[in-house]
Amino acid sequence: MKSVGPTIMHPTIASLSSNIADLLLDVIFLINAAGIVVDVSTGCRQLLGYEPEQLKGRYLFDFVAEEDRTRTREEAARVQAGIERIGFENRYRRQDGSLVDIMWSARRIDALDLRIGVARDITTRKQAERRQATLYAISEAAHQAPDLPSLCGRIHAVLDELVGVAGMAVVIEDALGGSHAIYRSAAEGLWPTGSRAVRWADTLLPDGCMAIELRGQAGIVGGLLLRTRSGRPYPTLDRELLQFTAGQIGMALERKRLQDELLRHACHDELTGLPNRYLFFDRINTALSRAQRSGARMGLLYVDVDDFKQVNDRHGHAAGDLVLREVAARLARCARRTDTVARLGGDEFVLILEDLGTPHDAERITHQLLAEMAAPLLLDGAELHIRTSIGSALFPEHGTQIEALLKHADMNMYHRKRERKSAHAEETAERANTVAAAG
Ligand SMILES: Nc1nc2c(ncn2[C@@H]2O[C@H](COP(=O)(O)OP(=O)(O)OP(=O)(O)O)[C@@H](O)[C@H]2O)c(=O)[nH]1
Repeated sequence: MKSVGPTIMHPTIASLSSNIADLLLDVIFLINAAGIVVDVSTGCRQLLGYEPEQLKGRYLFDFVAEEDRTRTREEAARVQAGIERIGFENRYRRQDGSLVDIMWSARRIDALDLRIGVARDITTRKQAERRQATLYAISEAAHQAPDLPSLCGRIHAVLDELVGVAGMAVVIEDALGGSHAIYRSAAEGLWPTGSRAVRWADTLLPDGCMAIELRGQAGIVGGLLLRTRSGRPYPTLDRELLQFTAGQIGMALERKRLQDELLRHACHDELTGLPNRYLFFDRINTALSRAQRSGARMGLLYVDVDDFKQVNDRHGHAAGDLVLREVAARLARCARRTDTVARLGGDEFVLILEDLGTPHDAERITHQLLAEMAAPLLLDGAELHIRTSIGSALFPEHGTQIEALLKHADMNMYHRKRERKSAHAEETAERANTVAAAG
Protein backbone atom coordinates (compact mmCIF):
# COMPACT_ATOMS: atom_id res chain seq x y z
CA MET A 1 0.00 0.00 0.00
CA LYS A 2 1.16 3.52 -0.83
CA SER A 3 1.51 6.15 1.74
CA VAL A 4 -0.96 9.12 1.32
CA GLY A 5 1.30 11.86 2.58
CA PRO A 6 4.14 12.61 4.91
CA THR A 7 3.91 10.87 8.29
CA ILE A 8 2.93 13.34 11.02
CA MET A 9 4.51 12.66 14.40
CA HIS A 10 1.76 13.42 16.98
CA PRO A 11 3.16 14.45 20.31
CA THR A 12 2.23 12.36 23.34
CA ILE A 13 0.91 13.87 26.56
CA ALA A 14 4.05 12.58 28.22
CA SER A 15 6.26 14.58 25.87
CA LEU A 16 4.35 17.78 26.69
CA SER A 17 4.00 17.09 30.37
CA SER A 18 6.08 20.05 31.55
CA ASN A 19 3.91 22.45 29.47
CA ILE A 20 0.74 20.83 30.69
CA ALA A 21 1.84 20.79 34.31
CA ASP A 22 2.36 24.54 34.26
CA LEU A 23 -1.02 25.18 32.62
CA LEU A 24 -3.01 23.11 35.08
CA LEU A 25 -5.09 24.88 37.68
CA ASP A 26 -4.15 22.07 40.02
CA VAL A 27 -0.60 22.02 41.34
CA ILE A 28 1.69 19.01 41.09
CA PHE A 29 4.14 18.21 43.88
CA LEU A 30 6.91 15.61 43.91
CA ILE A 31 7.87 14.75 47.45
CA ASN A 32 10.55 12.35 48.61
CA ALA A 33 10.28 9.78 51.38
CA ALA A 34 11.58 12.32 53.93
CA GLY A 35 8.73 14.73 53.05
CA ILE A 36 10.93 17.22 51.17
CA VAL A 37 9.61 18.94 48.03
CA VAL A 38 11.69 17.70 45.10
CA ASP A 39 9.77 19.59 42.43
CA VAL A 40 6.56 21.55 42.10
CA SER A 41 4.63 23.06 39.17
CA THR A 42 4.36 26.83 38.82
CA GLY A 43 0.73 26.87 39.99
CA CYS A 44 2.22 26.97 43.52
CA ARG A 45 2.49 30.75 43.12
CA GLN A 46 -1.28 30.99 42.97
CA LEU A 47 -1.90 28.28 45.55
CA LEU A 48 0.60 29.15 48.28
CA GLY A 49 2.09 32.47 47.19
CA TYR A 50 5.59 30.97 46.85
CA GLU A 51 7.82 30.53 43.79
CA PRO A 52 8.72 26.90 42.99
CA GLU A 53 12.33 27.64 43.93
CA GLN A 54 11.22 28.79 47.36
CA LEU A 55 9.48 25.47 47.99
CA LYS A 56 12.03 23.06 46.57
CA GLY A 57 14.19 21.52 49.25
CA ARG A 58 11.71 22.48 52.02
CA TYR A 59 9.62 20.19 54.23
CA LEU A 60 6.05 20.37 52.94
CA PHE A 61 4.76 19.73 56.49
CA ASP A 62 6.17 23.09 57.54
CA PHE A 63 3.46 24.76 55.45
CA VAL A 64 0.59 22.66 56.80
CA ALA A 65 -1.77 24.47 59.23
CA GLU A 66 -0.74 23.57 62.80
CA GLU A 67 -4.04 21.87 63.65
CA ASP A 68 -3.89 19.64 60.53
CA ARG A 69 -0.31 18.42 60.92
CA THR A 70 -0.88 15.16 62.78
CA ARG A 71 -3.50 13.77 60.42
CA THR A 72 -1.48 15.00 57.41
CA ARG A 73 1.56 13.03 58.63
CA GLU A 74 -0.60 9.93 59.06
CA GLU A 75 -2.00 10.40 55.56
CA ALA A 76 1.48 10.85 54.02
CA ALA A 77 2.64 7.65 55.74
CA ARG A 78 -0.27 5.74 54.19
CA VAL A 79 0.55 7.05 50.68
CA GLN A 80 4.23 6.31 51.25
CA ALA A 81 3.18 2.74 52.13
CA GLY A 82 1.57 2.46 48.68
CA ILE A 83 -2.07 3.33 49.37
CA GLU A 84 -3.41 5.59 46.62
CA ARG A 85 -5.67 8.38 47.84
CA ILE A 86 -8.07 10.78 46.15
CA GLY A 87 -9.84 13.45 48.14
CA PHE A 88 -7.75 14.05 51.28
CA GLU A 89 -8.41 17.59 52.56
CA ASN A 90 -6.20 19.80 54.71
CA ARG A 91 -5.12 23.40 55.10
CA TYR A 92 -1.87 25.18 54.35
CA ARG A 93 -0.51 28.52 55.45
CA ARG A 94 0.12 30.80 52.47
CA GLN A 95 3.04 33.22 52.32
CA ASP A 96 0.74 36.10 53.37
CA GLY A 97 -0.32 34.16 56.50
CA SER A 98 -3.79 33.24 55.25
CA LEU A 99 -5.01 29.65 55.11
CA VAL A 100 -5.80 27.79 51.91
CA ASP A 101 -7.96 24.65 51.80
CA ILE A 102 -6.52 21.94 49.58
CA MET A 103 -7.87 18.65 48.26
CA TRP A 104 -5.21 16.10 47.34
CA SER A 105 -4.91 13.12 45.04
CA ALA A 106 -1.69 11.30 45.79
CA ARG A 107 0.16 8.09 45.03
CA ARG A 108 3.61 6.68 45.42
CA ILE A 109 5.86 6.11 42.38
CA ASP A 110 7.72 3.00 43.43
CA ALA A 111 10.52 3.19 40.85
CA LEU A 112 11.51 6.69 41.99
CA ASP A 113 10.64 6.29 45.67
CA LEU A 114 8.70 9.56 45.44
CA ARG A 115 5.16 10.60 46.19
CA ILE A 116 3.31 12.57 43.55
CA GLY A 117 0.53 14.75 44.83
CA VAL A 118 -1.95 16.87 42.91
CA ALA A 119 -3.32 19.78 44.96
CA ARG A 120 -6.58 21.56 44.22
CA ASP A 121 -7.60 24.81 45.88
CA ILE A 122 -11.03 24.22 47.45
CA THR A 123 -11.05 27.31 49.68
CA THR A 124 -14.21 28.80 48.13
CA ARG A 125 -16.20 25.62 48.68
CA LYS A 126 -14.87 25.14 52.20
CA GLN A 127 -15.57 28.77 53.03
CA ALA A 128 -19.22 28.33 51.98
CA GLU A 129 -19.43 25.14 54.04
CA ARG A 130 -17.92 26.94 57.03
CA ARG A 131 -20.39 29.81 56.73
CA GLN A 132 -23.22 27.35 56.73
CA ALA A 133 -21.84 25.35 59.65
CA THR A 134 -21.16 28.53 61.64
CA LEU A 135 -24.67 29.88 61.11
CA TYR A 136 -26.04 26.56 62.25
CA ALA A 137 -23.75 26.43 65.31
CA ILE A 138 -24.71 29.99 66.34
CA SER A 139 -28.41 29.32 66.02
CA GLU A 140 -27.94 26.09 68.05
CA ALA A 141 -26.09 28.09 70.71
CA ALA A 142 -28.83 30.74 70.78
CA HIS A 143 -31.35 27.99 71.28
CA GLN A 144 -29.52 26.17 74.06
CA ALA A 145 -27.75 28.87 76.05
CA PRO A 146 -29.64 29.61 79.27
CA ASP A 147 -28.60 33.28 79.37
CA LEU A 148 -26.64 36.03 77.64
CA PRO A 149 -23.16 35.36 79.12
CA SER A 150 -23.33 31.65 78.35
CA LEU A 151 -24.48 32.45 74.80
CA CYS A 152 -21.36 34.64 74.42
CA GLY A 153 -19.20 31.77 75.73
CA ARG A 154 -20.65 29.44 73.13
CA ILE A 155 -20.19 31.99 70.35
CA HIS A 156 -16.55 32.33 71.45
CA ALA A 157 -16.09 28.56 71.05
CA VAL A 158 -17.73 28.60 67.59
CA LEU A 159 -15.58 31.49 66.33
CA ASP A 160 -12.42 29.98 67.83
CA GLU A 161 -13.07 26.81 65.86
CA LEU A 162 -13.74 28.90 62.74
CA VAL A 163 -10.82 31.33 62.63
CA GLY A 164 -8.92 31.00 65.95
CA VAL A 165 -10.02 33.44 68.65
CA ALA A 166 -7.73 33.57 71.69
CA GLY A 167 -9.54 36.41 73.51
CA MET A 168 -12.97 37.88 73.14
CA ALA A 169 -15.16 40.61 74.64
CA VAL A 170 -18.81 41.28 73.87
CA VAL A 171 -19.94 44.81 74.60
CA ILE A 172 -23.59 45.75 74.73
CA GLU A 173 -24.93 49.26 74.24
CA ASP A 174 -27.70 50.50 76.50
CA ALA A 175 -30.57 52.87 75.80
CA LEU A 176 -28.67 55.81 77.34
CA GLY A 177 -25.75 55.54 74.92
CA GLY A 178 -23.46 53.83 77.43
CA SER A 179 -21.96 50.40 76.93
CA HIS A 180 -20.64 47.60 79.09
CA ALA A 181 -18.95 44.28 78.52
CA ILE A 182 -21.23 41.31 79.16
CA TYR A 183 -18.50 38.82 78.31
CA ARG A 184 -14.72 38.97 78.64
CA SER A 185 -12.35 36.07 78.18
CA ALA A 186 -8.61 36.72 77.89
CA ALA A 187 -9.75 40.18 76.87
CA GLU A 188 -6.98 42.37 78.37
CA GLY A 189 -6.63 45.49 76.26
CA LEU A 190 -9.75 44.70 74.25
CA TRP A 191 -12.23 46.60 76.40
CA PRO A 192 -11.20 48.67 79.41
CA THR A 193 -13.55 48.20 82.40
CA GLY A 194 -16.11 50.98 82.62
CA SER A 195 -15.31 52.36 79.17
CA ARG A 196 -18.14 54.27 77.57
CA ALA A 197 -16.53 54.88 74.18
CA VAL A 198 -18.57 53.16 71.52
CA ARG A 199 -16.43 53.06 68.42
CA TRP A 200 -16.09 49.74 66.72
CA ALA A 201 -12.80 50.43 65.01
CA ASP A 202 -9.73 48.20 64.90
CA THR A 203 -7.52 51.28 65.22
CA LEU A 204 -8.41 51.49 68.91
CA LEU A 205 -7.25 47.95 69.53
CA PRO A 206 -3.84 46.35 69.95
CA ASP A 207 -2.25 44.60 66.94
CA GLY A 208 -3.81 41.29 65.95
CA CYS A 209 -7.26 42.32 67.24
CA MET A 210 -10.46 43.02 65.41
CA ALA A 211 -13.62 44.98 66.26
CA ILE A 212 -16.94 44.14 64.64
CA GLU A 213 -20.15 46.09 65.01
CA LEU A 214 -23.12 43.92 65.96
CA ARG A 215 -26.54 44.84 64.62
CA GLY A 216 -29.95 43.52 65.53
CA GLN A 217 -33.35 44.37 64.17
CA ALA A 218 -33.54 47.52 66.28
CA GLY A 219 -30.12 48.85 65.18
CA ILE A 220 -26.69 48.58 66.80
CA VAL A 221 -26.65 46.04 69.63
CA GLY A 222 -23.00 46.44 70.54
CA GLY A 223 -19.63 45.17 69.41
CA LEU A 224 -17.55 42.04 69.23
CA LEU A 225 -13.84 42.43 70.03
CA LEU A 226 -11.54 39.60 69.06
CA ARG A 227 -7.89 38.72 69.51
CA THR A 228 -6.39 36.31 66.97
CA ARG A 229 -4.61 33.14 68.04
CA SER A 230 -1.74 33.82 65.66
CA GLY A 231 -1.07 37.34 66.99
CA ARG A 232 -1.28 38.56 63.39
CA PRO A 233 -4.32 40.33 61.88
CA TYR A 234 -7.00 38.06 60.46
CA PRO A 235 -6.53 37.43 56.72
CA THR A 236 -9.16 38.94 54.41
CA LEU A 237 -11.19 35.75 53.98
CA ASP A 238 -11.46 35.27 57.74
CA ARG A 239 -12.45 38.91 58.21
CA GLU A 240 -15.18 38.49 55.61
CA LEU A 241 -16.37 35.34 57.32
CA LEU A 242 -16.48 37.10 60.71
CA GLN A 243 -18.33 40.10 59.26
CA PHE A 244 -20.83 37.71 57.70
CA THR A 245 -21.50 35.87 60.97
CA ALA A 246 -21.73 39.17 62.92
CA GLY A 247 -25.24 39.71 61.50
CA GLN A 248 -26.48 36.51 63.04
CA ILE A 249 -24.61 37.04 66.29
CA GLY A 250 -26.20 40.50 66.65
CA MET A 251 -29.69 39.07 66.15
CA ALA A 252 -29.04 36.18 68.56
CA LEU A 253 -27.74 38.53 71.29
CA GLU A 254 -30.65 40.92 70.79
CA ARG A 255 -33.19 38.09 71.16
CA LYS A 256 -31.44 36.57 74.18
CA ARG A 257 -31.20 39.97 75.88
CA LEU A 258 -34.93 40.45 75.44
CA GLN A 259 -35.61 36.96 76.80
CA ASP A 260 -33.33 37.60 79.80
CA GLU A 261 -35.15 40.85 80.54
CA LEU A 262 -38.57 39.22 80.32
CA LEU A 263 -37.39 36.42 82.57
CA ARG A 264 -35.92 38.88 85.05
CA HIS A 265 -39.22 40.81 85.16
CA ALA A 266 -41.18 37.59 85.63
CA CYS A 267 -38.97 36.41 88.50
CA HIS A 268 -38.16 39.62 90.35
CA ASP A 269 -40.11 42.11 92.38
CA GLU A 270 -40.18 45.44 90.57
CA LEU A 271 -40.05 47.63 93.69
CA THR A 272 -37.09 46.03 95.49
CA GLY A 273 -35.39 44.05 92.71
CA LEU A 274 -35.44 40.96 94.94
CA PRO A 275 -36.56 37.53 93.74
CA ASN A 276 -40.35 37.36 93.88
CA ARG A 277 -42.66 34.65 95.25
CA TYR A 278 -42.33 32.60 92.06
CA LEU A 279 -38.51 32.54 92.11
CA PHE A 280 -38.53 32.01 95.91
CA PHE A 281 -40.48 28.74 95.52
CA ASP A 282 -38.14 27.65 92.75
CA ARG A 283 -35.08 28.41 94.90
CA ILE A 284 -36.41 26.77 98.06
CA ASN A 285 -37.32 23.68 96.07
CA THR A 286 -33.75 23.42 94.83
CA ALA A 287 -32.28 24.24 98.26
CA LEU A 288 -34.45 21.64 99.94
CA SER A 289 -33.51 18.93 97.45
CA ARG A 290 -29.85 19.80 97.98
CA ALA A 291 -30.24 19.67 101.78
CA GLN A 292 -32.13 16.36 101.56
CA ARG A 293 -29.37 14.87 99.41
CA SER A 294 -26.42 16.17 101.44
CA GLY A 295 -28.02 16.00 104.89
CA ALA A 296 -27.12 19.68 105.49
CA ARG A 297 -29.20 21.91 107.74
CA MET A 298 -31.23 24.68 106.10
CA GLY A 299 -32.91 27.69 107.70
CA LEU A 300 -35.91 29.71 106.64
CA LEU A 301 -36.54 33.19 108.07
CA TYR A 302 -39.89 34.96 107.74
CA VAL A 303 -39.61 38.75 108.06
CA ASP A 304 -42.57 41.11 108.48
CA VAL A 305 -42.47 44.88 109.08
CA ASP A 306 -44.39 45.90 112.22
CA ASP A 307 -47.26 48.36 111.73
CA PHE A 308 -46.23 49.04 108.19
CA LYS A 309 -49.73 50.21 107.35
CA GLN A 310 -49.11 53.20 109.64
CA VAL A 311 -46.07 54.24 107.58
CA ASN A 312 -48.29 54.42 104.51
CA ASP A 313 -51.07 56.16 106.38
CA ARG A 314 -48.85 58.76 108.09
CA HIS A 315 -46.19 59.43 105.46
CA GLY A 316 -47.79 58.37 102.19
CA HIS A 317 -47.38 55.41 99.85
CA ALA A 318 -44.12 56.69 98.33
CA ALA A 319 -42.53 56.76 101.80
CA GLY A 320 -43.87 53.23 102.34
CA ASP A 321 -42.16 52.15 99.12
CA LEU A 322 -38.92 53.70 100.29
CA VAL A 323 -39.13 51.77 103.57
CA LEU A 324 -39.71 48.50 101.71
CA ARG A 325 -36.72 49.17 99.47
CA GLU A 326 -34.54 49.95 102.50
CA VAL A 327 -35.68 46.80 104.34
CA ALA A 328 -34.85 44.77 101.21
CA ALA A 329 -31.40 46.37 100.93
CA ARG A 330 -30.61 45.72 104.61
CA LEU A 331 -31.70 42.10 104.38
CA ALA A 332 -29.63 41.59 101.24
CA ARG A 333 -26.63 43.22 102.93
CA CYS A 334 -26.76 40.75 105.82
CA ALA A 335 -27.24 37.66 103.67
CA ARG A 336 -24.41 35.57 102.30
CA ARG A 337 -24.01 35.24 98.52
CA THR A 338 -25.41 31.73 98.63
CA ASP A 339 -28.54 32.74 100.58
CA THR A 340 -31.75 33.88 98.92
CA VAL A 341 -33.62 36.98 100.05
CA ALA A 342 -37.06 37.27 98.46
CA ARG A 343 -40.12 39.46 98.80
CA LEU A 344 -43.27 37.37 99.14
CA GLY A 345 -45.52 40.43 98.79
CA GLY A 346 -46.57 43.52 100.79
CA ASP A 347 -44.21 43.90 103.78
CA GLU A 348 -43.33 40.19 103.95
CA PHE A 349 -39.84 38.93 103.13
CA VAL A 350 -38.16 35.54 103.42
CA LEU A 351 -34.57 34.35 103.61
CA ILE A 352 -33.34 30.89 102.69
CA LEU A 353 -30.17 30.10 104.64
CA GLU A 354 -28.33 27.13 103.17
CA ASP A 355 -25.72 24.96 104.92
CA LEU A 356 -26.29 26.16 108.47
CA GLY A 357 -23.64 24.78 110.84
CA THR A 358 -25.69 24.56 114.06
CA PRO A 359 -29.37 25.06 114.94
CA HIS A 360 -28.33 28.29 116.74
CA ASP A 361 -27.07 29.91 113.52
CA ALA A 362 -30.60 30.86 112.45
CA GLU A 363 -31.14 32.71 115.76
CA ARG A 364 -27.74 34.41 115.50
CA ILE A 365 -28.57 35.65 112.00
CA THR A 366 -32.05 36.73 113.20
CA HIS A 367 -30.41 38.94 115.86
CA GLN A 368 -28.01 40.40 113.31
CA LEU A 369 -30.94 41.27 111.06
CA LEU A 370 -32.92 42.83 113.92
CA ALA A 371 -29.90 44.96 114.82
CA GLU A 372 -29.51 46.05 111.19
CA MET A 373 -33.21 46.95 111.02
CA ALA A 374 -33.03 48.96 114.26
CA ALA A 375 -30.91 51.68 112.67
CA PRO A 376 -33.14 54.72 111.98
CA LEU A 377 -34.05 55.56 108.42
CA LEU A 378 -33.99 59.13 107.11
CA LEU A 379 -37.30 60.25 105.67
CA ASP A 380 -37.52 63.87 104.51
CA GLY A 381 -34.74 64.77 106.92
CA ALA A 382 -36.52 63.16 109.90
CA GLU A 383 -35.57 59.87 111.52
CA LEU A 384 -38.03 57.02 111.12
CA HIS A 385 -37.69 53.93 113.31
CA ILE A 386 -38.89 50.75 111.73
CA ARG A 387 -39.34 47.49 113.57
CA THR A 388 -39.50 44.03 112.10
CA SER A 389 -40.55 40.67 113.47
CA ILE A 390 -38.61 37.63 112.34
CA GLY A 391 -39.63 34.00 112.71
CA SER A 392 -37.48 30.99 111.83
CA ALA A 393 -37.78 27.35 110.87
CA LEU A 394 -35.09 24.72 110.42
CA PHE A 395 -34.81 21.78 108.10
CA PRO A 396 -35.02 19.02 109.25
CA GLU A 397 -35.97 19.97 112.86
CA HIS A 398 -39.22 21.82 112.04
CA GLY A 399 -40.25 20.09 108.86
CA THR A 400 -38.99 18.42 105.74
CA GLN A 401 -41.43 19.98 103.25
CA ILE A 402 -41.74 23.60 102.09
CA GLU A 403 -45.30 24.09 103.37
CA ALA A 404 -44.40 22.84 106.87
CA LEU A 405 -41.29 25.02 107.07
CA LEU A 406 -43.11 28.14 105.83
CA LYS A 407 -45.95 27.56 108.27
CA HIS A 408 -43.55 27.10 111.18
CA ALA A 409 -41.54 30.24 110.35
CA ASP A 410 -44.76 32.27 109.85
CA MET A 411 -46.24 31.09 113.20
CA ASN A 412 -42.95 31.78 114.95
CA MET A 413 -42.89 35.30 113.48
CA TYR A 414 -46.52 35.84 114.46
CA HIS A 415 -45.89 34.82 118.14
CA ARG A 416 -42.86 37.08 118.38
CA LYS A 417 -44.78 39.97 116.85
CA ARG A 418 -47.61 39.47 119.35
CA GLU A 419 -45.16 39.30 122.26
CA ARG A 420 -43.37 42.44 121.07
CA LYS A 421 -46.60 44.32 120.54
CA SER A 422 -48.06 43.40 123.96
CA ALA A 423 -44.72 44.23 125.64
CA HIS A 424 -44.76 47.55 123.80
CA ALA A 425 -48.40 48.20 124.82
CA GLU A 426 -47.59 47.42 128.48
CA GLU A 427 -44.58 49.70 128.33
CA THR A 428 -46.68 52.52 126.84
CA ALA A 429 -49.42 52.06 129.44
CA GLU A 430 -46.85 52.03 132.28
CA ARG A 431 -45.29 55.22 130.96
CA ALA A 432 -48.73 56.86 130.75
CA ASN A 433 -49.44 55.80 134.35
CA THR A 434 -46.12 57.19 135.53
CA VAL A 435 -46.81 60.49 133.79
CA ALA A 436 -50.34 60.60 135.26
CA ALA A 437 -49.03 59.76 138.77
CA ALA A 438 -46.39 62.45 138.50
CA GLY A 439 -49.11 64.91 137.40
N1 LIG B 1 -46.12 51.46 100.11
C1 LIG B 1 -46.50 50.21 99.85
N2 LIG B 1 -47.39 49.60 100.62
C2 LIG B 1 -47.73 48.33 100.39
C3 LIG B 1 -47.18 47.63 99.30
N3 LIG B 1 -47.72 46.38 99.31
C4 LIG B 1 -48.54 46.31 100.36
N4 LIG B 1 -48.58 47.48 101.02
C5 LIG B 1 -49.31 47.86 102.22
O1 LIG B 1 -48.67 47.20 103.30
C6 LIG B 1 -49.59 47.14 104.37
C7 LIG B 1 -49.43 45.80 105.04
O2 LIG B 1 -49.99 45.88 106.24
P1 LIG B 1 -50.21 44.62 107.15
O3 LIG B 1 -49.08 43.70 107.02
O4 LIG B 1 -51.55 44.06 106.84
O5 LIG B 1 -50.24 45.23 108.55
P2 LIG B 1 -49.14 45.99 109.39
O6 LIG B 1 -49.53 47.41 109.48
O7 LIG B 1 -47.76 45.74 108.90
O8 LIG B 1 -49.37 45.28 110.75
P3 LIG B 1 -48.62 44.07 111.37
O9 LIG B 1 -48.11 43.20 110.26
O10 LIG B 1 -49.63 43.36 112.19
O11 LIG B 1 -47.53 44.65 112.18
C8 LIG B 1 -50.98 47.37 103.77
O12 LIG B 1 -51.45 48.64 104.15
C9 LIG B 1 -50.71 47.36 102.26
O13 LIG B 1 -51.58 48.25 101.56
C10 LIG B 1 -46.27 48.30 98.45
O14 LIG B 1 -45.73 47.78 97.49
N5 LIG B 1 -45.94 49.58 98.77
